[in-house]
Amino acid sequence: MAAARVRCHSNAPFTRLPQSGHRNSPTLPISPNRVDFAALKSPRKFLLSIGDGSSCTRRVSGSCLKSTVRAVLDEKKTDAIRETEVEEKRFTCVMKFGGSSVASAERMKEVAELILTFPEESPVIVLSAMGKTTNNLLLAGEKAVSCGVSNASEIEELSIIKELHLRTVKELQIDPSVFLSFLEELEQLLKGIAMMKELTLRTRDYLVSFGECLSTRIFAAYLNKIGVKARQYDAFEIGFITTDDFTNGDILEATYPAVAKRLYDDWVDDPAVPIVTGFLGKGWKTGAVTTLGRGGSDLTATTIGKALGLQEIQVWKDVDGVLTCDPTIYKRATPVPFLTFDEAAELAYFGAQVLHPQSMRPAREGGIPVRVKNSYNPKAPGTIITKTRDMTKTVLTSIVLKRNVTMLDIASTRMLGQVGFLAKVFSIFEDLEISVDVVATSEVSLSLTLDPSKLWSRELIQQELDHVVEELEKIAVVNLSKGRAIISLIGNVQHSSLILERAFHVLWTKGINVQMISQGASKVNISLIVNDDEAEGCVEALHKSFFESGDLSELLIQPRFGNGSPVSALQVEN
Ligand SMILES: Nc1ncnc2c1ncn2[C@@H]1O[C@H](COP(=O)(O)OP(=O)(O)O)[C@@H](O)[C@H]1O
Ligand SMILES: N[C@@H](CC(=O)OP(=O)(O)O)C(=O)O
Repeated sequence: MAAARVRCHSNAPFTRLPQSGHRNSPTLPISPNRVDFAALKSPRKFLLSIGDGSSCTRRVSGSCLKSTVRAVLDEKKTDAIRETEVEEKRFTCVMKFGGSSVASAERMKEVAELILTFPEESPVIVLSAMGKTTNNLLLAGEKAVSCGVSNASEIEELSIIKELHLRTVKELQIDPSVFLSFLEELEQLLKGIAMMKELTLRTRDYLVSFGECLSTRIFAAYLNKIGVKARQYDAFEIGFITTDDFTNGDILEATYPAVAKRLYDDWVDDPAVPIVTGFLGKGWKTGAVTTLGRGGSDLTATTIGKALGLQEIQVWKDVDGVLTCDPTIYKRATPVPFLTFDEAAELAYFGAQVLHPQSMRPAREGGIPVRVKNSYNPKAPGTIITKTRDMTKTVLTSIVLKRNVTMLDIASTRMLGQVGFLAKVFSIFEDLEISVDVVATSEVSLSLTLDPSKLWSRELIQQELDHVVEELEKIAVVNLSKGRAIISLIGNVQHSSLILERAFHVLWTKGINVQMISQGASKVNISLIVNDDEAEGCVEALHKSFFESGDLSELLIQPRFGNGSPVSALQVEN
């Protein structure tokens, strides 16, 4: 028998088609009898090149390799065979692109180019819906409830969605047929909502899923068109299993092995860049489409990162990383180069829209760094989020604002020493499934804020609040104040005295009364409650003082009191 040759081979999907799937790398003469079959892992794929120039690809496990090579030799009646191992190139990273990154055909082209600038990477791509599509779908659904079946086709937001996607498909010059059927289905769904005159949370999730289902199909078709082999996936079809909490599904553990198996098996079978819908899952009991909460594509990306044990998770946004505050509140916000998972989670939970509140969990569990980058400005270094970082010189990292918060002051009707008072109060919140954000307690009274995102619609807010107060008044005197805001100071709480000293000086200078203060157990967050209408001014003043008036870390080695007291040196710009 003639010698077979093993050729080292890289099958990176970034190599543009029409490459036949392999490069002409040097060949090593080797007899099939001398292949170390035991060392081969199952299943692998080999390209068998026959001496006459033809070739065939077979997926074989290590143990079948020998017989497959022999069978090919017999079949082809040739003794000149070269066996090329298709190298198992593992996925290296996940890249998530948010709605603003894929808002138009132009943006999709730029994202494709951006992906191609990393030829050394084998990424899994996660996409959100295009631009404002999710909001438009929700608005369309709400209008459908009351517009009547005959008017459902005329809903303005439906026209906006159709127009955007059809224009994008046209500009990218891809076949529109598959998208047309999706848009028709969407119209049918809106008619169904109009007929039923109701939009349940389950239907709402199904409705918004059209956004990600469309964007990923369009982008995958475009990549294939430009010669980058890509495969579209609906997350709810590949193992993203969630609780059945529609609009706010929680990823279940079974997701990780299922997603890893599906993506990896397909890759081994036929390598192609996976393009996965962000934000979506499948309820484990109902089997219906669920969503992971607004901004949930970040969580899709970190879940895939953990499932595949990737080297890095990248989330591409429209800002130069996580910034010192929301740039829409104060435009002189600057990027924060390093964050810990704890800081990022706290920042997200307390309202920084830049990251989904739950998204850090899989990354932290998998110990996978998360990089936040700007798709409009890829050269900017962005923010890298890791388990630990050098905090010795860190005082404050970022200032976060959460608006529209309701505050409750609850004082026990009994005087001192009432055992179990706090437990009773919290059991009421548990029974009513209302989430509490910030708490400050004493033995017989407490103040707390309620998470506004848990109170879905206007009508429900009032009903739920009335119910809470009614229940609490059985054991306490309750004072409810609406229109509050939480300002969270994310940083190194080891230096809490310095942070508080400075923050209170700033707020005192502005004549602001802080209504409640709480230092989180996470050791990275101090929260202050102020009136909503004063909050933006507070963030701006705090930002100027903490980030624009010299290096705060220098104060860490100065004497705290006497002539050198940092307070005496503070300046607040108004
Ligand atoms: N601390 C912060 N740093 C950066 N961006 C922030 C911050 N707080 C709020 N944002 C807002 O988050 C937006 C980016 O998040 P998002 O819109 O969810 O991105 P995408 O849709 O691209 O995933 C920014 O445009 C910015 O307005
Ligand atoms: N499209 C969904 C999910 C998402 O993550 O979007 P984005 O990445 O644009 O925040 C939303 O608007 O909530």
